[in-house]
Amino acid sequence: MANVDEIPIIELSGEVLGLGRESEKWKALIKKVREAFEEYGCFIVEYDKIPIELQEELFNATKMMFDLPQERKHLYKKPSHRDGGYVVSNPFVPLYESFGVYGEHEVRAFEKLMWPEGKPGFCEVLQSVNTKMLELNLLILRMTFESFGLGEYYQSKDLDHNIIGNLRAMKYKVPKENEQGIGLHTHIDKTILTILCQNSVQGLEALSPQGNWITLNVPKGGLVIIAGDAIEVWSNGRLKPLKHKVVMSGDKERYSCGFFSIPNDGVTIEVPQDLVDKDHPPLYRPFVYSEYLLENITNVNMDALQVYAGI
Ligand SMILES: O=C(O)CCC(=O)C(=O)O
Ligand SMILES: [Fe+2]
Repeated sequence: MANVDEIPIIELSGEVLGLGRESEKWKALIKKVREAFEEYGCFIVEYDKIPIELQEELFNATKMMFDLPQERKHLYKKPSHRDGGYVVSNPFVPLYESFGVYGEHEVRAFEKLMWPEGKPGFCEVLQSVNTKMLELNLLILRMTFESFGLGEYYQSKDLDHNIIGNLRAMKYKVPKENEQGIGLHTHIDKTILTILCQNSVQGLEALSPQGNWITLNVPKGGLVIIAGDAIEVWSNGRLKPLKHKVVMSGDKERYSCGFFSIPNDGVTIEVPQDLVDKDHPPLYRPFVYSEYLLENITNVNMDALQVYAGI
């Protein structure tokens, strides 16, 4: 097991959003982001626009969701072909339980279904986190593209307006004495990027591209940024999606919340021409991401993308 301190921590203040693209600070930051993705497939950010207080409000809201009676939770069905709805623990992941809620409309519908009498403040917290997570996601994605000299490509595809995200709240029970601590098995995310926040209970483990399992020690308020498989296509294989899992130990429940970004329905993704030359042939054919998800959402094989769109 590698040293827990290895995963880089990058400080991002809201001020970064306004930095000039030619400023030394911006250039240094995008270099850090690129290097972290290359070496670890993930990194931690400290971001003042999603402060600890907002994260605490989020965890209070998600606790209320999980504390609902079981029959009520089951009323919340998967809303579309995408990941979502209420997922109850099962023999494959006995400690895990989650709610995936999409977009503004759905948060309101969710509140109505779970608390017909209303739950003051609930929607506002989820909306606020959703909006800020999307903003952070777009910032990091733009930094990643710019680190490859693809700032114009990012603009030309209008990615700021072609990406959506799903907020998922997760709870992991404490394993019983004779039970294994697996919270989530090793997987990669079928996302562009995943942003995770967690309560104080650690458990996330990452497999670095060099093949070392690293136990993350996320500082309070820190957000974990994980490369999903769309990043591999857009970087023509220079960046890899992170293999990761959750392992539970100790005697406290773990709560985490993830923002999972994907291209909008119908958007085609492709290898940028600037990353293709005779030493780097294109590794993927262009494809509509939502169609890939439609066919593969329940596919747990880690070569799903390769099989679907690999050349
Ligand atoms: O709970 C976590 O920290 C990780 C969750 C995760 O990897 C996932 O939902 O894809
Ligand atoms: Fe994941």
